[in-house]
Amino acid sequence: MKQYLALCQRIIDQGTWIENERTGKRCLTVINADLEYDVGNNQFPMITTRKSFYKSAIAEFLGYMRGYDNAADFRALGTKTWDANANLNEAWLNNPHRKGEDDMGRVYGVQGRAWAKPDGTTLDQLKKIVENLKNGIDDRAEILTFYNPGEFGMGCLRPCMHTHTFSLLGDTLHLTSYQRSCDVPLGLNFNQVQVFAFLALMAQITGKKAGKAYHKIVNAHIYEDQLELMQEVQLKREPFPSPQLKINPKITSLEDLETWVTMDDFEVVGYQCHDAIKYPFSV
Ligand SMILES: Nc1nc(=O)c2c([nH]1)NC[C@@H]1CN(c3ccc(C(=O)N[C@@H](CCC(=O)O)C(=O)O)cc3)CN21
Ligand SMILES: O=c1ccn([C@H]2C[C@H](O)[C@@H](COP(=O)(O)O)O2)c(=O)[nH]1
Repeated sequence: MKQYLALCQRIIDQGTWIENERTGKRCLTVINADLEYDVGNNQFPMITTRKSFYKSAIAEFLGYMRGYDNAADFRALGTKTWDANANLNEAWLNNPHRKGEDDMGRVYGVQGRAWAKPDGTTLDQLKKIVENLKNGIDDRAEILTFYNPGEFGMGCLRPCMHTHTFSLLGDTLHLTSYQRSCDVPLGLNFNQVQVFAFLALMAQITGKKAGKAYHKIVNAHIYEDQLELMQEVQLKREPFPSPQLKINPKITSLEDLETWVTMDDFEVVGYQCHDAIKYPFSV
């Protein structure tokens, strides 16, 4: 939690104002942030200086692991995070590849589970990683990437947290996640939870011990209309100790994650937090 607040403070102290054409807003921006989460000791990085909503974050990531491409499927899992990007983004609404209401196009999970190969077949990146790790194999390229520049024009948004690399040291599994762009007040709350939960879930379904998750961010920003709330409200609060994430131990395979898992299989224990803060969301 301290590393999150330190990053917010660094953006305020050292950030540069950058115009963002897509949203029409200015962002106070720094380049390069390294965050680290202790998944092995279950130090769940849920933000405590405001009320956070971990279930939407996990639902969103589970949707990626399932290869979803439709905001309605995400809603059914328990998150509305894709509604705006699927249905309100002007450029996407006019894109001939959009298949209708709620379609997100070839983003995130589609690339992760069904990367289009030149021969017309698809490649399941996640399945290969799970199979290798289960068999104790780390080929030094256990990489899941959602970043497919050739298909950016076929999706509503380029992926932000775009690449996840797993590493096995003995029977301990580590994760390094890369993010190109980060809305620190809103998106990072979710992304921290997602990186942590992804490693915890992958360790559980491959029978490994969870180790550390390393979260590497390039462009970390606060939108101009979020700054006052961050500076005058959130940063004036004292953090509480980290809670713990409990995952149903009956989840033991990728198939379990694809078929019956719901948000009821996740629980947070010991979460103490300050009041909610409603940060503006930019589309
Ligand atoms: N500008 C922007 N920031 C983002 O963080 C972001 C995007 N766009 N577009 C794609 C996804 C969608 N994500 C989102 C979308 C909404 C919330 C949000 O509204 N969070 C609220 C309430 C969450 C809830 O009620 O479940 C929050 O207070 O955290 C967070 C992340 C992260 N991403
Ligand atoms: O997981 C996510 C997804 C999105 N974001 C934020 C980062 C930016 O503020 C916008 C995306 O805009 P781009 O112009 O494509 O960079 O969404 C996030 O923080 N986390």
